[in-house]
Amino acid sequence: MSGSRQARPAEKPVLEVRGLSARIAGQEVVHDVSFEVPASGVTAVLGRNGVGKTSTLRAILGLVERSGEVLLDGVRVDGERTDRIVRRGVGYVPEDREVFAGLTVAENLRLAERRAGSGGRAERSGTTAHGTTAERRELVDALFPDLVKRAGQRAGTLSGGQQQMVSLARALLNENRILLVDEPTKGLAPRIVTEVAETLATAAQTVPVLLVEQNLQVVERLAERVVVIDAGRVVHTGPARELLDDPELVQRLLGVSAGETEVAR
Ligand SMILES: Nc1ncnc2c1ncn2[C@@H]1O[C@H](COP(=O)(O)OP(=O)(O)OP(=O)(O)O)[C@@H](O)[C@H]1O
Repeated sequence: MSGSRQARPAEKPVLEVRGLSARIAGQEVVHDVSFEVPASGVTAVLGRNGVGKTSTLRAILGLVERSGEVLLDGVRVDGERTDRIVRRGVGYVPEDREVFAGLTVAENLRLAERRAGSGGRAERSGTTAHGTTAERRELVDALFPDLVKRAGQRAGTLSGGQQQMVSLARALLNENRILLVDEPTKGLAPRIVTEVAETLATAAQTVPVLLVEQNLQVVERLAERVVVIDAGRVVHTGPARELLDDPELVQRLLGVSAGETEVAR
């Protein structure tokens, strides 16, 4: 078919981060970080505990004090407020899931939908590169049948894995140019980790994902590319395969020995 991946114009990165630094409580925790996220697939951000992965995502969103450049589809957004960046199509699934515990699953999802017309150009026309609002809802229902069944259940009574699904579903209900997903498998049982990874793999076919992930099996399943951070700096970027096939490099960059699959959380 003419619409194959190769036929697309040369992929421009959806997100470019150039010389990004972030400060928290007066201390610089991300130093001069630069990397690109291609317009398809999953790019994983890896690194030991506390090296600045979450802060990098938060700096991209303008949630922490930052300097440097962030470009979305080639347009600088680092001077913009977080709400504006989000409306341009940067979806965020934070580490702590942030569901509204007292609301039902259906209410959580309804609240998350950015109103058509309040968003970017494509959103105003009602149809986007990732479908209409109705098509996105259909995708979410297909991806999360368990949430459809539990529509009336209060989100606070869901398991960790189910709450993660609510959080992902909320992000997928909106038109996004990119999803920033922070440690979606943290604290989940192995079987649920696999389930979340499979769901993300399907979601990533519709939207590029920048994923912070400590489980290297999940990285192997999902990511084409990796960005490794150490002490707030990028120390390695490249194909995921290249890193994962090199136990010595994995040990040196992530402190993970042969046979282990988790970077220290
Ligand atoms: N609210 C805060 N107040 C003070 N220091 C903070 C705060 N949030 C993060 N930091 C510090 O910033 C640094 C980077 O933290 P960050 O959470 O970005 O790392 P991380 O790589 O995502 O870690 P983890 O893998 O443990 O989630 C750490 O040294 C952390 O202690």
